[in-house]
Amino acid sequence: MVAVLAQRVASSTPRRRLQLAGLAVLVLALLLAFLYIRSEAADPEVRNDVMLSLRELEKLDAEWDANILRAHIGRAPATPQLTTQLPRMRELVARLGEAVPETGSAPVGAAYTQLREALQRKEVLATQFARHNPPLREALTYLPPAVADLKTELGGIEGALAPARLVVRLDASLNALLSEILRYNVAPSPPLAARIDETLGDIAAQEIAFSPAVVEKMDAIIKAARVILEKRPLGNRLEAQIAGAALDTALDRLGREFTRSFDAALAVRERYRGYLFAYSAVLLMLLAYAGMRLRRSYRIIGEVNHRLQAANETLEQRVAERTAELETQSKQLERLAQHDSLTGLINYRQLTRLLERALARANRRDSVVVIMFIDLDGFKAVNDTYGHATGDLVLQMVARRVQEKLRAEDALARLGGDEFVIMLEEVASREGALRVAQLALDQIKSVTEADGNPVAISASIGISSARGHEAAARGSAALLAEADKAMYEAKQSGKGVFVISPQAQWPALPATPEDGGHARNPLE
Ligand SMILES: Nc1nc2c(ncn2[C@@H]2O[C@H](COP(=O)(O)OP(=O)(O)OP(=O)(O)O)[C@@H](O)[C@H]2O)c(=O)[nH]1
Repeated sequence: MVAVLAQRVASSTPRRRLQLAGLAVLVLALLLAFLYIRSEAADPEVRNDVMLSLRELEKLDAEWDANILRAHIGRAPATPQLTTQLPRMRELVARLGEAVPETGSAPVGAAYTQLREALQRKEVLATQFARHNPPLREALTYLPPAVADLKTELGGIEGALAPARLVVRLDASLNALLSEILRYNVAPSPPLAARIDETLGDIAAQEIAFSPAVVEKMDAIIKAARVILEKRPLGNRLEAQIAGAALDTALDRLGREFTRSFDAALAVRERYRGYLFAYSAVLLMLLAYAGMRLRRSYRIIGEVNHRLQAANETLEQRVAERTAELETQSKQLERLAQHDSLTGLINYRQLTRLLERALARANRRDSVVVIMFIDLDGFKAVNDTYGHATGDLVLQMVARRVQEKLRAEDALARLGGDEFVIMLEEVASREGALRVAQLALDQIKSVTEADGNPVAISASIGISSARGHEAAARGSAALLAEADKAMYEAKQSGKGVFVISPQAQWPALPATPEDGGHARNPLE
């Protein structure tokens, strides 16, 4: 079951997993709260309060019974205390009633109902008893001294005046009455009542023999005895009913039920405390497990981060290396795109680009740009005689030697084969430019040996030039075509010379003698 649950959790989405975790925490918290509440159970103060109330009720009930007993035997005060305990008893019973729902026990509820009903019953009976008891008490307290008093009187002058036989008989009747009344008071019964009635009749029959004062006393005694005769049975009945109300029994029962309920609640509380302890231990283990998992996760995350960082650094390094490589390759490609691989000179494409810029500058500054188209003479023979490699070497030597004689801002390009182009900017004079052409011729002719082989080459050079806005208007292609055409004429005229294009333009002012017409040319 747990394995299936764990599998389901593992295969669920992170959001679902979060929901399940929240639900689990909620269930655990609810269970904890439930166990905590059950382990609290009843408040011990309630138990103490109940027990104190019960003890006080028992005490008050005993006092009440004692007062009833005192009233029964005629020892009670003139106003007997037969209902004085009631207000406090009602209060205590009400307080017990408040504790009943807290126990949640049906037997406690039933015992409490029984107590309340017993108290009500006893209250009604005690009230009747209180109303009924005073004349009885009065008769009971009156009779014995009255009989004694009469007997004393009979022993005196009254006894001497009356016939002795009657005096003795009255004395005996009085003795019998007192004895019978006392017995009747304890245990009234119809035969005893009949006998007392007889005795009273006997006493009354003797009244004629005595003085009016004695007769009055005899009447009073007879009246008191009759009150006792009449009231005693009802009083005893009421007392029996009061005892039958069984308030003490109800109190006992309620005390037992309360104790049983509290003990049961205590046992439940102890049981749930045990559960709570065990559950807390399980929770602690869960927490420890979760903590371990969390620590493990953090460690794994740390390791992954570390590896990622290392991989990132490696990647960055590789990217940097690759970028540098690409930059180098790109520069090489750019160089290849702009340069001739054999001689290292710029190629046709780069030449035209530089020429366009030079023409634009010439337009702005009204300066002169010169193009010299060079085609080697006799180069094919080198190739044919010594091979292509030697021809290459010758081309490289030509390039280097001519380049050495040019200014940094001048350009030398190889167009392909044995064709080269010189571009001069800011040319100050025609003569200066021609001297550059002558120098180039001389440099080329100076290549007389290559790879240990004798070489005889020269060059035909066609020269074109343009000035100012005219230069920009004609453009690079026209300038190159004019120079090419002039070179062709140089070839036609016998090679080894330079020819100036008829369209060539030169600086407006003649060059000063100091600068020789090509003031900024290092070749001068
Ligand atoms: N070694 C070498 N030879 C090349 C290269 N490019 C072209 N050539 C050769 O250069 C020669 C050029 O021919 P030409 O200009 O007719 O030869 P030339 O002897 O100078 O003749 P003219 O120009 O008429 O004076 C050809 O034989 C091409 O094969 C190269 O890169 N290296």
